[in-house]
Amino acid sequence: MTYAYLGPEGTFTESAVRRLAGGSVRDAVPFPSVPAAVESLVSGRSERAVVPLENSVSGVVPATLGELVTHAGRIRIDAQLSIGVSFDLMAAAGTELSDVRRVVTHPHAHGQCGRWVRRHLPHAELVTAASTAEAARAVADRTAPRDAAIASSAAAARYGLTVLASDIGARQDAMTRFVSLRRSGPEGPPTDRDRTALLITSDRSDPGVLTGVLGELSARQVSVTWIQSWPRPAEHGRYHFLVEVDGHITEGGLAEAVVAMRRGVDSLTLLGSYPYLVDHALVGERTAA
Ligand SMILES: O=C(O)C(=O)C[C@]1(C(=O)O)C=C[C@@H](O)C=C1
Repeated sequence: MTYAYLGPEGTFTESAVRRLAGGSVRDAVPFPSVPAAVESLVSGRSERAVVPLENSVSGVVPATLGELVTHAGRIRIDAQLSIGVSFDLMAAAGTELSDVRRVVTHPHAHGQCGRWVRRHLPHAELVTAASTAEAARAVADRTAPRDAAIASSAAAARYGLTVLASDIGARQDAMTRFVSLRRSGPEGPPTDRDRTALLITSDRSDPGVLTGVLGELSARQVSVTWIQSWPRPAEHGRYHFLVEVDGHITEGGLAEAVVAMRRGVDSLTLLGSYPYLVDHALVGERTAA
């Protein structure tokens, strides 16, 4: 199986690829952004794209939501994996904590480590990078003695940086959900832990369209696990809704609800029925061990 993922090597996304693929990664190719990884999938150069969807502290990853909306109908989620994330502060050998003037990382990692940085490096400039590993790579390349990156311990090892402080995130139980995407085609068979994602678009302005649609789910005992909205650029004030529910699309209650929901909206696109997997091992601790 060939995988495209948010790189470079050493991102949390790369850990997700390894865990999702087990031993079967033939080729895992890092890309500099979520859209670039998804483009590789859509154009047929990769069989899967693995990208972050949501962090339990910093929230949704907008780039991934945007790609799901843009490519709805062409791509499907084929697995979702939640993994524990743990962040270290790292710099070139010889840099002391008191030397650090700039802290570089992904916006979600800034969100999770902000309290620690404000307390220990209150005057540091905060610089964003496309991923945590990209921050580590940039700090290693520049060898600027006053720069530090926030990334996983795996990234510190990969880019030869020294860890100045470990596990600096606000919550030790922080988790990020990643999605594995494939091109559209028949859904895999049900497992005992499936979720289904639907994209709903409606131009009807009568009140209660969304409530009505969700009512079809609750009437059949289908639990909603996640709802997101995404603006429609050509229609100000109107939105797509991504609704994720428990269960597989072939299961009685959900299959019936979807038929009923279609009647109430202009378009309902299946974004996938997929196993939802949770791995509580902290990436940083695991790779350090
Ligand atoms: O930068 C990485 O290492 C990523 O895999 C991306 C990402 C994210 O998008 O939230 C994943 C987990 C962490 O919360 C920080 C960054």
